[in-house]
Amino acid sequence: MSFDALLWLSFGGPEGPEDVRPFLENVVRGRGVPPERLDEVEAHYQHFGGVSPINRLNLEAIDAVRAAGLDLPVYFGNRNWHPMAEDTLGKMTSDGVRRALVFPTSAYGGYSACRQYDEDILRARAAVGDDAPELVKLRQFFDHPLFISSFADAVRAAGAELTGPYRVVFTAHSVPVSADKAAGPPADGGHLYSRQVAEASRLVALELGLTEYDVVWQSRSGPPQIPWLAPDIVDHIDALHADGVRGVVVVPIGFVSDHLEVVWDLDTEARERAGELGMEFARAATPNSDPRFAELVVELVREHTEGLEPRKLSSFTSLGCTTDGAFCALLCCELAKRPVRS
Ligand SMILES: CC1=C(CCC(=O)O)c2cc3nc(cc4[nH]c(cc5[nH]c(cc1n2)c(C)c5CCC(=O)O)c(CCC(=O)O)c4C)C(CCC(=O)O)=C3C
Ligand SMILES: [Fe+2]
Repeated sequence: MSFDALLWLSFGGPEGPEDVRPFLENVVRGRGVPPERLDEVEAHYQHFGGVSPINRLNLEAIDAVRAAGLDLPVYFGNRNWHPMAEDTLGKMTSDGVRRALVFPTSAYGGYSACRQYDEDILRARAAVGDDAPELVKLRQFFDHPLFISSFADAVRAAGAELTGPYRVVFTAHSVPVSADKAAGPPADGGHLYSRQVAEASRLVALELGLTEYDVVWQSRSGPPQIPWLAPDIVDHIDALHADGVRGVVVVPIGFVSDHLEVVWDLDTEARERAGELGMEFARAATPNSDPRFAELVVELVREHTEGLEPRKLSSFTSLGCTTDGAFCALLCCELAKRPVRS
């Protein structure tokens, strides 16, 4: 069966100082994030004039995908900020789209990185009603050779900025330990998100011939008493320094673009900590700005429409390909009871 369009589905980010609070309220609705944490994160956004680079970066990536020869019209919609996925889907419907592929801007499984994009699809289709197009989401791509080689080259380039030896440290967005445990089909033993992050990091390290590297976490949210994946990147820089390491290359393997969690948590906080300790610091670029990322998207589309063999560097399953927001497998990435705030 053929498709009429591609929906580029992302997180969204504020475009000015007044957008920041309502954007954050959208992100954390019903998730038990304490107001103190929200104030802190609001300050990070306001530090950059209330503008996240994420929307601009998505539009640039979409232009690159068009230039790479995708023969479908591309639409852009977000979970948390304008253009909202439901508004975009309304436009697609009135343009006559009946069946669309969806590219989610996340390479991994897990609730936040995969299942929540299915929930966005469910919400958008419900908002549009009976005429909503069928939406088929593309698979997870954490071990795609174009994703891995893009990061490997970015690590080489970042390393070349430093004068001495350095440690390579991969980082991804932390999630609650309970969410990671629930990631993937229950029969597979859970922890799909952290296992895929570890695997992508291993594949990049392998391409670089590295024997030593670390995988750590960043951007922890939620109440302090709830355990999240650790160690945090900033604490880890302290630990490396105590071990005598004098240079670090930080690799945001968990993200596809240099959005605010990268430019604040890594380029600002982690870099500052390394500076205080007298360590050399460089941060590897994310794939968004690399032409291989556009190629990757075009390839995922062709893989699906032409039934090509998936290109994968690991034997891990790549789930996430769903129709109309269905679960990948029974209870895949279903969160245990979450603390709910009204
Ligand atoms: C796994 C994961 C990814 C990677 C997968 C993917 O890329 O989709 C990701 C991406 C992103 N996270 C982002 C921003 C935020 N995430 C938050 C909060 C949270 N993230 C979580 C997880 C993830 N998040 C979780 C478990 C929470 C707790 C609340 C909840 O359970 O939902 C909050 C609330 C404030 C706070 O940090 O407490 C903000 C502002 C931005 C946009 C940056 C920009 O604006 O440029 C992006 C791309
Ligand atoms: Fe997040």
